[in-house]
Amino acid sequence: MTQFGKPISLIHNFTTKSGKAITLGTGTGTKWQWLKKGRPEDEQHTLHQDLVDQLVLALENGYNHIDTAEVYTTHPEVAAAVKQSGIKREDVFITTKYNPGFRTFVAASKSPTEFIDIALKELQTDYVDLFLIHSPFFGEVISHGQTIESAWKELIDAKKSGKVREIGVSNFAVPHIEKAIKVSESKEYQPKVNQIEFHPYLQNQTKDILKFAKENDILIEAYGPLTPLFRIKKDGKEVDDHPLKPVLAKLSEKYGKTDSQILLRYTLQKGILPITTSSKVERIRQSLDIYNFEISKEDVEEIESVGASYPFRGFFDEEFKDFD
Ligand SMILES: NC(=O)C1=CN([C@@H]2O[C@H](COP(=O)(O)OP(=O)(O)OC[C@H]3O[C@@H](n4cnc5c(N)ncnc54)[C@H](OP(=O)(O)O)[C@@H]3O)[C@@H](O)[C@H]2O)C=CC1
Ligand SMILES: O=C1Nc2ccccc2C1=O
Repeated sequence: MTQFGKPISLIHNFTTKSGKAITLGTGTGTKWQWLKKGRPEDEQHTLHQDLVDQLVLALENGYNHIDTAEVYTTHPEVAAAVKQSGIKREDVFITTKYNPGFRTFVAASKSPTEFIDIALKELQTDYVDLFLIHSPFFGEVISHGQTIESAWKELIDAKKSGKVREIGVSNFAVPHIEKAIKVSESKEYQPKVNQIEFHPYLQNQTKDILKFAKENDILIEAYGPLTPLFRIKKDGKEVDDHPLKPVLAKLSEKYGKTDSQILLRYTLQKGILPITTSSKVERIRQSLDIYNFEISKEDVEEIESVGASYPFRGFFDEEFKDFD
């Protein structure tokens, strides 16, 4: 199957330690992080069994890529799920993220170096596959005076030590990535991934970010890829009649796929790796069943032009207010 001539499997060359190409990622943030934080203090450290079960379901149904983060407090669930699934650690790709400290979140570890040691213990492993800085929004106090440059140097050290296999960033705009690149001693130590919000209603989280990523061999991972299906709000109110709805309905019918499969396949065809999640086995299976069809160039163009007519940002709207 091709992406207009290029095999879709070649949009990235990330593999598990055992050498298997990684699938879409399954997330442990969004609703899970709030559920955990909403618990009484004495229960906050007990496992969220629903999440463990959901991750096991995802692993059993073909996912080999799990996304977690310091702020989600979901490392223990990830560890339990990998163990319970019986799948070997080296066959699973685990991403975690250092919290630089910003409005919505709990205090960060003192430094990425301190964080990675805590993460390895909580994840019950001696390496993570991908280590990201969660955002460029460093709260001076919360993140103990760290900057993009100081944090990036520590990610480089973590890679050199073998505690992490690859390093990257999340929610970074071009000027932020340039700061990390500036303190990278060689291409090997530059950001390899930028995980950002991406869907037809937000085709560039920040100015020129897709173009820059392509030029610098940075894989874009998309969080919120299904946003048009359920997250659209205007003036604080949920909106159900946005312009992509009829387009997705038409394309679902044409390709014999669900609207979520159309959105995930569209994301892949843009050369972007989706991070998605579902608690429902049918949806988990459907989300991986997107390699046996191709959305035509004209239909991709329609998704994009209709999407661009209705800009919507689901995450970090405050922080990105001053960006164009
Ligand atoms: N780096 C960052 O700053 C961020 C990272 N993330 C990461 O990305 C992960 C995924 O993000 P998220 O926004 O949840 O991803 P998605 O856009 O894929 O949304 C997932 C949600 O969609 C629902 N869903 C799945 N299929 C359908 C369908 N066919 N119709 C309607 N709803 C559907 C699921 O509900 P159900 O269970 O009912 O199927 C689930 O709640 C997070 O868990 C986190 O790991 C997320 C946000 C920010
Ligand atoms: O998973 C996430 N859900 C979020 C909601 C708001 C800001 C960041 C995030 C995440 O990383």
